[in-house]
Amino acid sequence: MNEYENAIELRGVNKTYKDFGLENVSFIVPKGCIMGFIGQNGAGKTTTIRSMLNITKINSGEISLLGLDHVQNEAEIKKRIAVVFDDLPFHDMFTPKDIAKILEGMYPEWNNNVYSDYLNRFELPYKKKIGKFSKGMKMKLQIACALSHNAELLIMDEATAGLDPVVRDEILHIFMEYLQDGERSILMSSHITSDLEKIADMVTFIDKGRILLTGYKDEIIEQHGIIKCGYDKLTTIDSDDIVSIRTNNFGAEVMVNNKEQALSKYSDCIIDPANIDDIMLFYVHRYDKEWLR
Ligand SMILES: Nc1ncnc2c1ncn2[C@@H]1O[C@H](COP(=O)(O)OP(=O)(O)OP(=O)(O)O)[C@@H](O)[C@H]1O
Repeated sequence: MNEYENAIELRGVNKTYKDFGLENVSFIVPKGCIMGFIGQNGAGKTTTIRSMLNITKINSGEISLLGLDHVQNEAEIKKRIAVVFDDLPFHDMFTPKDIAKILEGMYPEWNNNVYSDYLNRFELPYKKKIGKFSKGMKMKLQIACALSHNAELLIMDEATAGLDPVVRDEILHIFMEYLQDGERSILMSSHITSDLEKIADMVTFIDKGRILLTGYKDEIIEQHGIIKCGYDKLTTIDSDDIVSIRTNNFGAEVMVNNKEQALSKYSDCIIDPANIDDIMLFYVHRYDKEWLR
């Protein structure tokens, strides 16, 4: 098997639809990392994921998965990765048992023992038609399939969206277990930022087809802060230091992306920490920065 440093690499990816486009999308997922891929509805998460899998043909740019070109090595890549979309790609008449037979033929490393362990763990019946499964059961079944062929990379599009908080928590725990040897990697799109805040090592924010931020989660959180101040103070803050501003009756909240510097430059202001949700909201809405001009 080939050596590789990054499980996923996208460089300058462009894809144009009539009313939407991915513009110069670039980011990497180093081997061993969980990347949270965050964006609002319609931001371009699924289009990016479909492009990686060559389901959507890109107009330009480069994509490699497991160090291999995503078009030239598509067949090999697909044996070594697992993908979970938000709907089950099997006919309603099939049972988990039928699905195991199909996947056994597709994946060289399929393991029936691992699969039945996950079915037990998720309390999924082996012989019930999946048409009778709830949305959460279908999602758990997809995850069981994804984890049962020793995939080096899991790509998941809103995989935890249909699950209740208890099951979500259990699944996040299973993902962390799955990554323990440092040889496997996960890209997980979600708008449930609390899930990503819990488990992601890295985050990538996408909005309107463009990457706003990508990097290690802790560094991104550390770099950002929210200055709380009155309107009088607001005009003294350098516009270059500001990501965006949210105003209210009492004053303003100003997101800065160099908290360390802001702490010394605006030492008379309170600077609160920002979480992933705050960062996404301030970047996406770009609240009122024009207000200063
Ligand atoms: N085949 C297509 N033809 C034309 N436009 C498309 C096609 N597929 C997706 N789009 C458009 O691309 C945009 C981004 O959609 P995408 O599904 O990638 O967003 P998303 O971030 O995954 O959103 P969500 O969180 O709602 O799933 C949308 O405006 C959508 O209408």
